[in-house]
Amino acid sequence: MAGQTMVCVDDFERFAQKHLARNVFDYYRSGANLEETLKDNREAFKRYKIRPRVLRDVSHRNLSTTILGEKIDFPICIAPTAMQKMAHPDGEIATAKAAAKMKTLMCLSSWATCSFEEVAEADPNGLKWFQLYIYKDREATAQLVRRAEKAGYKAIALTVDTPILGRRYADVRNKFQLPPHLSLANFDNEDKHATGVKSTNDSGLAAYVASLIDPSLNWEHVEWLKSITKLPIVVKGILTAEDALEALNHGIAGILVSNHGARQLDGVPATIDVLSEVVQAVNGQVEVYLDGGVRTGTDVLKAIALGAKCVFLGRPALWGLAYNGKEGVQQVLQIIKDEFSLAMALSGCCTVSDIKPSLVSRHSYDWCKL
Ligand SMILES: Cc1cc2nc3c(=O)[nH]c(=O)nc-3n(C[C@H](O)[C@H](O)[C@H](O)COP(=O)(O)O)c2cc1C
Ligand SMILES: CCCCCCC(=O)C(=O)O
Repeated sequence: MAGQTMVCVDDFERFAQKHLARNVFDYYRSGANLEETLKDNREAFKRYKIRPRVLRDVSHRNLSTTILGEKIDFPICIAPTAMQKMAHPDGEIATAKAAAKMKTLMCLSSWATCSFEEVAEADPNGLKWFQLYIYKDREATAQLVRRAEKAGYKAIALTVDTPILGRRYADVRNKFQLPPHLSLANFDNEDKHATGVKSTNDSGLAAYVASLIDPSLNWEHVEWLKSITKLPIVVKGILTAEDALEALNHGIAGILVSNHGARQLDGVPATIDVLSEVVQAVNGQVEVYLDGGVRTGTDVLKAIALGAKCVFLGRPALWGLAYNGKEGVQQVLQIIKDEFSLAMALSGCCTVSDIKPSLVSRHSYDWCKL
């Protein structure tokens, strides 16, 4: 770990590949099926070109913004990713501390290996959301929401793209299971919800999801969720204007354009390619965010220009965690923040609101190959 100069997010991924157990790295890295969408989440950013403005005096820049009314120092947040103690023994506590130190938001997964309360106590001033999966056991689900509220989480991100688990070949080949010394910490120790990701002849995740997660997930669940919490609800996993409008009809507070890091339905578009469609449909009524393939400051600039209020990082935080726990996550955030600041300067933007749609243009795939 120490001694290497880490320059960009890919350096952290290479480190993780070398140092994490194979089945853990594979689980974190993989996408669904042939990983067409996984590749495209990255490739698509290259199809957007920046149209920089010059002679704008960029000597002072302010990267800060707000998310659901809360101030953050820069528009880059941490997406929920499951089972972070496989990357580092401090797990989600380290990620939360890093996000708080950098004055940005972390979203905690339903499948965290540290509990709500531990994560909230790690840095009580840190801004946190809770990501929810709807379990067949409705009372167990409601209990998660109540604990998140009590522990001070500011919103619920309801993941809507996962009624059934996508097919991830590596996890099937590795017969993925959560190492036995770990459990899903938001459930009681002996509870099947805590310990269910175990060895089967297939992916242990797929078996867990099939037995415990509600595959009937639909808009009535959103209504039910609204009936049990006063927290704002963000729907995570919207890719079309139609579903964005449906979400507005159900009174949600925000939309996270996401294809789950390309881990669910292979063949869906890259998120950056559908962002404008969703932003136009929503027409400013609620905030729209994006995740999927964001690895550099120019990716952030492009997403903001196309209408995202903030972006979220999934795998990059895991690579930082694997590198050096809290410090590693902080380093990853700092690198992308600095790249974003540089991209703002070199494109003539001093504030986040200066980043307008006219700052990017989309080029065809053929053009990109030239
Ligand atoms: C290893 C891993 C675990 C994930 N776990 C969750 C999860 O528990 N809940 C969820 O809503 N999304 C989960 N996601 C999806 C992320 O929240 C996010 O949508 C995605 O990682 C963004 O893409 P990126 O990794 O390219 O940044 C997970 C993604 C990865 C890579
Ligand atoms: C209901 C699906 C649970 C998947 C949990 C982890 C995850 O989101 C991922 O691996 O991706």
